[in-house]
Amino acid sequence: MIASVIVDVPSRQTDRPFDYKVPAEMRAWIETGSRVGVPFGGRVVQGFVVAVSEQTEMDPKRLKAIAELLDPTPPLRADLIELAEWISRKYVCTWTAALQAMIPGALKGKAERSVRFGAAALKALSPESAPQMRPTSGSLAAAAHGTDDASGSDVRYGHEAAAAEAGAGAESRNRGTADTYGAGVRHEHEAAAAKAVAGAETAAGTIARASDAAEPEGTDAAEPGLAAGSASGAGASGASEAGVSADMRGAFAALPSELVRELLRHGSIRLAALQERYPHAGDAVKSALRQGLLEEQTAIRDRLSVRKVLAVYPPPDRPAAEEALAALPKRAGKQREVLAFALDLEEPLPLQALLAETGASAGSVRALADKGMLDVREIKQERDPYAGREFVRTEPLPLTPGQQEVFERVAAAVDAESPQTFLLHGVTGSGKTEVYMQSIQHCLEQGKQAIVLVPEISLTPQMVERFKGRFGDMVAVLHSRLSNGERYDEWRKIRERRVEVAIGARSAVFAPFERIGLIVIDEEHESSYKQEETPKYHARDVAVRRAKQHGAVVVLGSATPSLETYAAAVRSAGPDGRPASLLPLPERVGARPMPPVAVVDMRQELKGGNRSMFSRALHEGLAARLERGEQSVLLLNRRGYSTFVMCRSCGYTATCPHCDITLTYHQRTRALRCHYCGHAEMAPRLCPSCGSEHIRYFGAGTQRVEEELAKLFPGIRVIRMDVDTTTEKGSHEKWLKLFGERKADVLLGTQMVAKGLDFPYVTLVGVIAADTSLGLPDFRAGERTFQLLTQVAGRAGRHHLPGEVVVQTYTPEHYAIQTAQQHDYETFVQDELKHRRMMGYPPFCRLILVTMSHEQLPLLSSVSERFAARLRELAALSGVLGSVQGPGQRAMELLGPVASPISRMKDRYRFQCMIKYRGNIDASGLIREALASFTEGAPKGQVQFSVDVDPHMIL
Ligand SMILES: Nc1ncnc2c1ncn2[C@@H]1O[C@H](COP(=O)(O)OP(=O)(O)OP(=O)(O)O)[C@@H](O)[C@H]1O
Ligand SMILES: [Zn+2]
Ligand SMILES: [Zn+2]
Repeated sequence: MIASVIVDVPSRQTDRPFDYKVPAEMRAWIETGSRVGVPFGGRVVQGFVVAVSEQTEMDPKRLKAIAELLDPTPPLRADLIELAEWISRKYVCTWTAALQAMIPGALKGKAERSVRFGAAALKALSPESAPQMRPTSGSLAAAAHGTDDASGSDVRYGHEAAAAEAGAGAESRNRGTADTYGAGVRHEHEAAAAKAVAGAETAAGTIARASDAAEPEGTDAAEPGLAAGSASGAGASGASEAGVSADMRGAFAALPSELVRELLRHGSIRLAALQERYPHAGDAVKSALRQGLLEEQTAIRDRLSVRKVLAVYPPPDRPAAEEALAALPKRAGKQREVLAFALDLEEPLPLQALLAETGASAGSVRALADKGMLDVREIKQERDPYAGREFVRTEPLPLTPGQQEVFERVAAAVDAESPQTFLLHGVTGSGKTEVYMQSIQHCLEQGKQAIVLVPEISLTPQMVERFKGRFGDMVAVLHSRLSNGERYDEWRKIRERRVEVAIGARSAVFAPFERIGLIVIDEEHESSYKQEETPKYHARDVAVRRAKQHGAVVVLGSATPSLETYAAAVRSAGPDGRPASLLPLPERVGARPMPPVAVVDMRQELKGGNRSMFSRALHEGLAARLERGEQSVLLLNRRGYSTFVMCRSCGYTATCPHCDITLTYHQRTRALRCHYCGHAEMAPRLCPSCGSEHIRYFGAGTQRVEEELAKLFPGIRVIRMDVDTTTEKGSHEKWLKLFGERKADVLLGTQMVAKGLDFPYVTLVGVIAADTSLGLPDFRAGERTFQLLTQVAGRAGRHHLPGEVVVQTYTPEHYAIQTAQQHDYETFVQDELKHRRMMGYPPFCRLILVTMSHEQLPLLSSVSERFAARLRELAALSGVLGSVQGPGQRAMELLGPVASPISRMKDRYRFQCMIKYRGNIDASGLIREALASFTEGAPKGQVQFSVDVDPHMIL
């Protein structure tokens, strides 16, 4: 059997499957998706099996064998392996980069060095073992010896496996899998291993006692059955003391006995742990290594183990324990209580829980354990980040007619099992979440699983609460603030089918479910769905692809869909001419009105003598809320903060004459630059439009707003949510809970206060400065501003109390602000589309950004010119080179190379090319082809290329 493996070496040159032999005893275990350790370039590296077959194009004799299997159950599934390949093609990254993005951090193995008993030592442990103990495969000895071409299943635990097998009388097949796994396999042989260890410990003494006459080369190294004689328990006395030299004996005596015991029990110990726990044993270990008593090995280790906690076990010997209890002196009251409690235990109880129940101190437990009356050991424990949290159970609400229609269409599509993507375009407060939940319910009833993606889940605790409330333990939550271990536990719940719903940020799209029926992407327009690091995928596009694999439905929900999504949905005209995939929810639940939006021109405020950051309207609004005991949300839009120049008198901002993009201010050179085409000019001292001196960087911090509020409204209770106040884990939840309990009058914050909040007493929403996001050097600036204003406005008046919104701006005439004021998405889209068509931006074409970097400017400049020329040449050969705004269905053009907006980073200069294309063109493929001639055989210190397909940030 041959396995094709993608090795975890992130380079384009090795970005293809390599074939390996599958050792006989691994055959039943290896499948597509298995994680293995393989010899590669003189090391053992981690890899994923992407295919298995009986054939190879290589010379089978020259193939190396897989060194180890890392998980009893493959962490990935065949569909994810295929999806990773698709990602690597579309986003021009390596296959391994895509695979790595799919597994939790805890599984990202690192090659690690560890030590264990060497072959000679093992021989000494089981010399001339009984022939009936011979393992069937004959390979375990080789595995135990860790030879490079070992066909053993598990190099690390070879010794343990051998011992265990021998202990079990060679009757049970076991894998000797890493004990870092909670899975059942290790379980099976644990008992056997324990038996073996007991025997081996006795046998270990024989090394120490071994006579000087010992001959290390006495027996054939490959002779199987090592450890068998001794480990079987009966063997200790029968063990011959041959095979041990005096040096080895000395080396053994020098090892700390704790370490010996640990090695016998676990097979090996990581170098890092060894150094930490036995800091003084360095010389002893080194000499043991020299003597061959110990040997080093390289293996892939998982970054973390299943969390272990101390637990109290029911007393193994009940009558003895009862006797001991009776014998305990009266004054040892707490000890008596603990022991009595332990006698009632059916299963191990975490120590913490026992202490909490009995009120005893750890000292009392310790005293009992020391006397041998209590058994305290480590057990594996699952971390549940939501443990101890009560979620109010909710029942499905009767749907409004609008919701019902949407639900029925989604449910029918789920039943049809043919992949389909819907855009659920529902205004804020229209009850989208309820529709998601009932659609998921339907999906579960069909025996299928569902994934819910939310932007930055830690920012949307209310969403998690609602799903936990409806689906309880059926939900796994995967968010960025979980520790590696917590996320791993949640992920295992999915892998092991203990949950049916996964809710999380973008990477939850890779939740390893078997049968997906529905993928919901809430607030689909959010830019956090685009990953900014390699692989630079967009979760929306990946979701659509994954749904195709599963015959599943994708529901993209938003009050302000991205233009790309909206344009695609509108194009999908059904038989009646209505867009087939557009599901509108144009009204709020209960026909509550959208809140009126007042747009305040801050230029007028300045003219009128108001230099405060609050307009009179906002000031009055806040005062009225305080009086009535209602609440306000204040948004300080900090995106693009202080990077652009604006005139406070007339609202002028500097834009590029060629690109219609706001110019970015570079403090060092005092220049204004265009990120797209490289245009540069000096920053003006006076406003070119009105001559005013009030031209300056834009922005104010939340802290300043908070101070100002305290000054204007003494005693006002403000909750400030920004990066400074929310770094602590769980802090969002804490602030929002306080606000929900009406313990504050104002919730002040950055973007994070705009999303998904549903508080009945919020009746005023204020936007301190709407323009900051308009000033971004980004063709999506208008779209982002419209989205943000609409979202935050949607927080007001969602329940019985009517709401009101005040938007402060220096450019009230901007169409994004005008249309947001009217809650008029349609008009905004028409205006924005006109603009995009004129400038040649998405959705009229697609973009790919190629960034190149190097320490030397001249080299970078010439390489990037050559790259651009090569790509143009390839485009011309395919007959697609031309302006995307010109005639014809297919066109591809290339802008640049120009210096990147951040022109130097970590001492490397950066250049970029912007590729625009339209029509059915494999642009990613052309770029990959162009790149091939630059990376192959390039010398060290080569120019680095980074490709961003459908970029969201042009930096
Ligand atoms: N069918 C229904 N009957 C009664 N109340 C409902 C119904 N559907 C939703 N609601 C309530 O209406 C409010 C708004 O609904 P929800 O939060 O689901 O809207 P949304 O469209 O997801 O909002 P947003 O996009 O603004 O976050 C919630 O308090 C919700 O409980
Ligand atoms: Zn001006
Ligand atoms: Zn420009």
